[in-house]
Order: sequence, then structure tokens, then C-alpha cells
Amino acid sequence: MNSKGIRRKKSSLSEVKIAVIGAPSVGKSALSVRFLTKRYIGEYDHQSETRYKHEVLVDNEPVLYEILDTCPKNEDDYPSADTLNWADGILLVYSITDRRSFAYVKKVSASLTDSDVPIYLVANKNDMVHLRQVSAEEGTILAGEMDCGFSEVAAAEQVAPIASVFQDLCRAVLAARRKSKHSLLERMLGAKGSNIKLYARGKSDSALPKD
Ligand SMILES: Nc1nc2c(ncn2[C@@H]2O[C@H](COP(=O)(O)OP(=O)(O)OP(=O)(O)O)[C@@H](O)[C@H]2O)c(=O)[nH]1
Repeated sequence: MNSKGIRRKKSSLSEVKIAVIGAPSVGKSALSVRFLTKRYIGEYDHQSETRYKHEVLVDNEPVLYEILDTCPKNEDDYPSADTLNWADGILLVYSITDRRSFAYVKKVSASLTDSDVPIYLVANKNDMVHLRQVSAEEGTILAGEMDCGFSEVAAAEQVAPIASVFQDLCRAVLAARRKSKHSLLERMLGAKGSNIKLYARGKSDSALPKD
């Protein structure tokens, strides 16, 4: 997978970089374009990964999404370390009609066990239940193992549930970012704890007793 030129620097607060990862033809582009344009376009003719930028409100806060729609060449083409390092959040996609695509996300999830990057698991093509090869329960179990969100959706038919998937992942990214900032601050305060001076609020320095 070609990820040349992808910046490694982590985003600022309002930017959220999402990598959409899954086996070929599971509907990664259909889901991304549904979220970006609310439209469903059945066939995408792209031979390489595509990046989109899109600003939306999440909980009334503007968020700039950068979405990397990956494009594996085959079922054995897994995302590169560059792609996984680049992402603030990972949308793992499989198709309910394709058991091998479920094996693909399982394998990617196994490579992410030491990663703190928030993940969301999506089972696409839920409109094709007559061709189902992966049960909803299997998806729920895998999401439980990864401790991440999970939905069965149909890019072909739905708009709001797909927006919710991207927004839930965005919330998880922002929450993880707040948590890591908080723990960094705690570590800094802990290290400098002995030097911290406490001032009584509401009193000016001149009103404080001189020692
Ligand atoms: N029935 C059905 N077909 C879908 C759905 N989403 C995508 N497809 C079809 O699945 C095929 C693959 O969709 P893409 O969005 O190109 O899949 P992709 O994962 O981006 O494919 P690659 O870029 O080749 O890896 C297309 O024919 C889509 O029309 C869905 O929800 N339901």
C-alpha cells in the first residue's frame, strides 16, 4: 500500500484523521463517500488510496476530518505501519456477505492490540442479509475483544447511521486526546509537585501575609 507523503505529525484538537481499512470491495469508498456527500455511488474506479478533507459539526464543535480511503490490492495486502501510525482513529470495515473480509479485519485487529488508537468496527452490506456469511453476534464478539464500537450498516441504503459511525469514532478520538493531555499534565504536575506554590483565590498577593 502506498502511503508516501502521509504526515506522521498528530493532529491538532479540531483535526481528526480516520483511516478506513478493510479487504477489497467491502464498501470502504461507498461508506466514505456516503459520509462526505450523503450520496451513494455504486462503482468507484480507483487504483490507489484516496484522501478527503471534510469539516462537520460534532456535538456543535467544528471538526476537520481527514479520511484516508485505503485500497488494498488483494486479501493479503494489509495496511502499512505508516498508515496505522498516521491515523487518529481507525474504521475497520468488513462485509456481512464475505467471510474472508471478516478474517481480514480480525488480522488487522490482532496487529493493533498494543495500539491506543480508537477503533470502530463496521459490518457493511446489511441490505444483503440473504447472502450473509458473518453473523451479527460474531461482529459483536470481535468488537468486545477490541473494546470498540460496532454497527451493521448498508452504505447502499443508509445515511444517518453511517454519519453516526464516523461521529462516534470522532468522539472516541477526541476523548482519547483529552485523556492523554490530562495524564501528561498530571505527570508534569507530579514531577514538579514540590515546587508548586498555592495562592489563596480572591486575594491579591499584597493581601497575603508576608513570611
Ligand atoms: N449491496 C450493497 N453493495 C454495496 C454496499 N456498499 C458497497 N457496495 C458495493 O460493493 C462494491 C465495492 O464497493 P466499494 O465502495 O468500491 O468498496 P471498497 O472497499 O472501497 O473497494 P476497494 O477500493 O476496491 O478496496 C461496489 O459494487 C458497491 O456498489 C452496500 O451497502 N450494499
